[in-house]
Amino acid sequence: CFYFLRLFTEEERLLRANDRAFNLSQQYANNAIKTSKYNVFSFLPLNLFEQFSRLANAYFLFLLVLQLIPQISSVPWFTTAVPLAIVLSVTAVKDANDDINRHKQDKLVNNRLVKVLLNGELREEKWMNVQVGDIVKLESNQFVTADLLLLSSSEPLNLIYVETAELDGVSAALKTASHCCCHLCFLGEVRCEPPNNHLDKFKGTLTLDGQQYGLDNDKVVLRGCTVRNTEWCFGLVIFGGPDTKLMQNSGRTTFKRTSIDQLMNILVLCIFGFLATTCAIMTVGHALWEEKEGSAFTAFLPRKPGVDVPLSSFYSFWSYVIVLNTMVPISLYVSVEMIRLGNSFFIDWDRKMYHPGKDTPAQARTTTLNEELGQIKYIFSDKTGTLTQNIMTFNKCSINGKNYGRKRNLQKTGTIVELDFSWNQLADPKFIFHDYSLLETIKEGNPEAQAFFRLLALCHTVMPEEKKEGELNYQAQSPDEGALVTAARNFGFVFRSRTPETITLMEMGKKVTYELLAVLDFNNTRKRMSVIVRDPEGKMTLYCKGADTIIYERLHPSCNKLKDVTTGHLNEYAGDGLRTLVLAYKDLEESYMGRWMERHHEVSTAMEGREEGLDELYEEIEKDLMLLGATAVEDKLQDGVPQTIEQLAKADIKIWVLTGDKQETAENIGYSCNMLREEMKDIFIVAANTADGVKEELFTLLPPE
Ligand SMILES: Nc1ncnc2c1ncn2[C@@H]1O[C@H](COP(=O)(O)OP(=O)(O)OP(=O)(O)O)[C@@H](O)[C@H]1O
Ligand SMILES: [Mg+2]
Repeated sequence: CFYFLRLFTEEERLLRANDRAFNLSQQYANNAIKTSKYNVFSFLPLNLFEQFSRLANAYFLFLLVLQLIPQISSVPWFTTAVPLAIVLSVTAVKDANDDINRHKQDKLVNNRLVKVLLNGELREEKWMNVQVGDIVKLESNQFVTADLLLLSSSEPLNLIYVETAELDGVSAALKTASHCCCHLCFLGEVRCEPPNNHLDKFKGTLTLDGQQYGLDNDKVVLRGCTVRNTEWCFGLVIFGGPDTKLMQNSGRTTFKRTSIDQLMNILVLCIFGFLATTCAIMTVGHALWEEKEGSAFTAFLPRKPGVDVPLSSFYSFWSYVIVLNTMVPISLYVSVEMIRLGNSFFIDWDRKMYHPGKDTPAQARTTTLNEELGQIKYIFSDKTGTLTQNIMTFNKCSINGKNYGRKRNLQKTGTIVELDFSWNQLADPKFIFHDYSLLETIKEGNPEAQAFFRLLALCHTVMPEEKKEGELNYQAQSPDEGALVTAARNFGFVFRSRTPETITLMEMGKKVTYELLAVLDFNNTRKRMSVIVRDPEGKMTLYCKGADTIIYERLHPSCNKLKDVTTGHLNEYAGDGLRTLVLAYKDLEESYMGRWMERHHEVSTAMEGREEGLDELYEEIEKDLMLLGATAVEDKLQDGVPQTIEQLAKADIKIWVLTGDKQETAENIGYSCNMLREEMKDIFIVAANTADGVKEELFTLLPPE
């Protein structure tokens, strides 16, 4: 109780690294978690209470009590007690089994080991003994113990790769450790927000040697992530166990009532009503009969002393309740449970729901799954990674008005020949492309084609990994970018390494290091990303890639002709259901850039209005761009998607798919996966950007009733 009180009153969290005494005095939750509902002692009372909250069980308990009163009991008590006991114990066994599994799971997690820095030395500790304010060491492929503030890592620039699939479905993210923590026995003090469930927000400050440093979401890793490709890293525990964002999001497992449950409850209530009415009629009959005829019986069936007509009618009402109890079907609930259990086994056994690739069968975690599935009217789905495989391949491109990527490399035999990239030692052997003319254009030294691939090699957030000389591996947060950077790599513009200030490329075998002046990052409102770089000759360029609609608005008027040609190509790509991006660049002047960088620095260190300020600055520099071309990336549909959607459509389930793709691409994918069909003539577009606007547009499109 004390703990919960704290939770509600905690307004700010204050903790000190390496100071257990202080942190313990703050009474923060430690890192043990508990998802189980019962323990040995609480099982019986809690479970019985839960079971008797069900109407039917409560009714039979009431009946049992009635049967124990000798005056009204018309049948022996065990006729109700035995079935009730059976029903209760079957359910109790099932609940106990579920809870034992949860206990096992909790124990497994709580007993995982992690290295903790205690009194200056590393010691293995169980997860549950980790406290807020401890410093832990994580290694590659380890689960993140708690919500941690990253302090340092083995990788250059203190970078850490984490896989966040369990939290948000995104496969990989990149985090940076705070640069200020050079030794681990430091006594920093962290002040931050209280526990909450926002996965993408974190705000706090670190005070170290009298200096304050701002902390944000980039510097924390959350429980539920996995460390990848990072030999080791150290983190300071900020939230533990129930306070972690993962647990704050999971909420209590609530008992879900399906509509069949509700229907059954209504039916049972009706039966009760009927029962009460019947008993009332019988009671009235009894009273009349006793009044008239009863006196005749008193000779050989004498009334007990003190029992007159009203009292005996009252008794007989309850006796009838007992006699007629079979009207309320106790087995109704049991048989429904049995059917549900059977149905859930059918789901588990369904061969059509088995995925041989990953050896995963369907698994019904709750017995009510089948009836819940039967009530689905709408499905909301993500496109990339759900309908499609999220495996992107660079398919086509348009450079300076020329279209590359068609499979026209036909030899006499009629087979399509793949390009040979063996001249490029750093090429990715898995990359496949068919159009020979693109390679020729590049080798001829065509400046646009070179700029095109230079852009792809520079403008992204991919991290390279070179464990052995020449064996490059890319870590991409977005698979689109991975595909584009790999394409540039194979066509001779190899992205080799990056530091916060530089990017190094191998351009046609020559090492070139660009100074990275600014990264104008991507987000889904900007729909574009840019980098500003200075090449070894000192020339400054902004490279920008993004959605066609967005880039087109920001092009220099001199590109109009090229724009028309490129639009043609873009339409062709979108017609094939390919994901497109438009690429553009702009040369920058030294004097202008100097001023811009100053303002950029000012805005990005400001405490308030940072985002608006940056948006404005970005908007100002990302204009009058020169068009370079467009890329088309293919993301194939997953197996069986069209068939599944067709079946769902037959069941009259409405499907919504979310995507950020270009409209034509999205429509085409809609057709190829049977979401949209030829007979659907009235496809309409809702273009509003606000909730009210969308509502209004939808209402105008509704057919009149
Ligand atoms: N890394 C990137 N750099 C520049 N522009 C991008 C990048 N990723 C996407 N875009 C552009 O921004 C638009 C919106 O992308 P966003 O990632 O928000 O969509 P999404 O919701 O992820 O959709 P989907 O699930 O289909 O990928 C895309 O159509 C694309 O044109
Ligand atoms: Mg995306």
